[in-house]
Order: sequence, then structure tokens, then C-alpha cells
Amino acid sequence: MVSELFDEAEWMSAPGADRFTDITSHVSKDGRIARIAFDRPEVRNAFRPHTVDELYQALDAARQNPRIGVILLTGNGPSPKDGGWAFCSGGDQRIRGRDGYKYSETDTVTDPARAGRLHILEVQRLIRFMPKVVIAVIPGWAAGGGHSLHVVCDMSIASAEHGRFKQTDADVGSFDAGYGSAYFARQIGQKFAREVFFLAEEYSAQRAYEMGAVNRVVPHAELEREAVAMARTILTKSPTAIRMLKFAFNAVDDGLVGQQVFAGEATRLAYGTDEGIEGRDAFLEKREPDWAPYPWQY
Ligand SMILES: CC(C)(COP(=O)(O)OP(=O)(O)OC[C@H]1O[C@@H](n2cnc3c(N)ncnc32)[C@H](O)[C@@H]1OP(=O)(O)O)[C@@H](O)C(=O)NCCC(=O)NCCSC(=O)CCC(=O)c1ccccc1C(=O)O
Repeated sequence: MVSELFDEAEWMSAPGADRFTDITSHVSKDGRIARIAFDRPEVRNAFRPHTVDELYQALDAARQNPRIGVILLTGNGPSPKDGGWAFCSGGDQRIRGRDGYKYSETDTVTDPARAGRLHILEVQRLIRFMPKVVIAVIPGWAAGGGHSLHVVCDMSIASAEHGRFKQTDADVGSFDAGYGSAYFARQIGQKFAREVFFLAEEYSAQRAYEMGAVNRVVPHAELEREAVAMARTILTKSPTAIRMLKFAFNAVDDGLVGQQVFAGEATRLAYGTDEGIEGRDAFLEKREPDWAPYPWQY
């Protein structure tokens, strides 16, 4: 069993997913939606460097699959130890070293540059800059770096019964000073965001909804079905419109990188116009471009 909420009828294994140990990766049978899940329920889906490597690979494969428009990021469960549910509880504290997280307690790492890792931030950027919608599907705890991951996802849907949130970074001497905190404050406001980080108190899915931190709270048994329904609604929209909207929402908070990402997509659209093609053809044909058919629109 992948997870108690996993619907066998909906999903097939993603290409190459059988090599993963810390996550599962599936594609909907029509090939349009990806479901990527943390698969360490016995530690509330905490991630170690190996988990992050796999997560990056699975997300990047979904990014590069032209049929996929929406990615569901979730956590498998429940825990075989105590029945607890989790989306993700952040970095695995058992293998945290002075320079980051270690590949394994017994690893003799030969490349010191690879010894300590904080590359969950690379996953955050992949989610942020991917031209597709990523939905955090939260069946239980979202804590520490797991809380940050849901923050960076485009939308979040949480289990009414088991969805629980806690930003423990400051309890364990960590701080996501980027999207996890500063962007979170953009989402829910400075006072609430500071409360979540400074007090590090548990809060419910309903409270998260009231603060504007999650989009929907649904009965636990319905969680993945509702998430798939949201994905299917998004898939009825224009891929270009969704892509441009995502990057427009991002741009205001992402500085020149946000502008660059948006501008890249604008350039792609310009290349598709007759006017853009005239520029290319004129160069290749060693002649002056004829812009006459293209007015200075206002
Ligand atoms: C999540 C809890 C609140 C759940 O509490 P509860 O339901 O009572 O369950 P427990 O009994 O505590 O846990 C069950 C079992 O799981 C183990 N476990 C849980 N979380 C972790 C973890 N993160 N690492 C290792 N092990 C974990 C727990 O020990 C139990 O094991 P047993 O053997 O059965 O006893 C609660 O579990 C909790 O508070 N967990 C810790 C949350 C946490 O502090 N996470 C780390 C925050 S720091 C971080 O994530 C940094 C990540 C990062 O790389 C980063 C770095 C720099 C900038 C940004 C980031 C970023 O945030 O992304």
C-alpha cells in the first residue's frame, strides 16, 4: 500500500520511480497530473539529503513532462508506528551536522563540498520557478522545513481531522529566512507570520485557513480526491495563461529573478508572433526587417 489515501485506480507509477526509497512518484492514468509523496511516515516524513535528491529528481521529471500541468506534493501515511499522519516534518534532525544534513550517519563522504547539505532550498526554487501548478496536499503535520515547503507551493489543501501546522525552526536553531518566513508573511501578514515563528505553537488546518495559509480544508478521507478535482479544474485552463499568471504572482516578490522568469516567457510569446519571425527572417536573409505591418500598438 502506498498510502491509506492513495487511490490505485487514479495513478500509475512514474517512469523510473521504482528506484526511489524515500519518496513515491506517480502519474495519473491520463498522464496529466503528478503525485509525489514523502514516504518516511515513521519519522513524520522528515527529509534527509537522499530524500531531497529524490524529490528534486521527481519534481524535475514532472516539470519536463509536457503532458503534466499540475503536481500534487503530499506525504504517505499513516505511520506504521503510531498511526500519525504527516505532510513533512522538515529536516531529519538525527543526521544534522555542523555544515548541514549528512547523507547517512555512517557515510564516509570523500567530497567535503557534498558532505553537509541544505539543498531543500533548491527544491523550493524548483517549485517556485516551475511553469506548472504545485499543490501541497497536507494529510497531517507540516512542521519546520515541511511547513516551508507548503508555503512555497502554489496552493495548499489540508485534512480537517489530521492537518496540523507548527513552525519549529527556532526550536531547533534553524531559520528559513527566505520563502519560509518572509514570503509566508506576504501571504498571511506580518503579525500572524511572526506569531507562527516566534511562538512555534501548533495550529490546526482550520486556523491555517482562517489566516489565509491554506486554500481548502476538507474531510481527511476526501483529501486526495479533492486535490485531484482541483488539479482537473486547473487542467481545463490555458497552459500559457496559467504559466504567465504563476510567474506574474511570483514576480512582485522575486526581484530581478522574478522579472527574468516572467520576461523569458514573454520572449517566448514574442517569438511566436509574425513580427518576431520577421526579425529572425530579416537577419537570416541579410535584409532590413520590414516592420510596416506591425503598428506601435497603444
Ligand atoms: C512534527 C511533530 C510536531 C510531530 O509530533 P508528534 O505527532 O508528537 O510525533 P513525534 O513523536 O514527535 O514524532 C514521531 C517520530 O518521528 C520522529 N521525527 C519527527 N520529526 C522528525 C524530524 N524532523 N527529524 C527526525 N525525526 C523526526 C520523532 O523523533 C519520532 O520518532 P520516534 O523514534 O518514534 O520517537 C514533531 O515530531 C516535531 O516537532 N518534529 C520536529 C520538527 C522539526 O523541528 N523539524 C526540523 C526543522 S529545521 C528544518 O526543517 C530545516 C530544513 C532545512 O533544510 C532548511 C535549512 C535552511 C533554511 C531553510 C530550511 C527549510 O526549512 O526548508
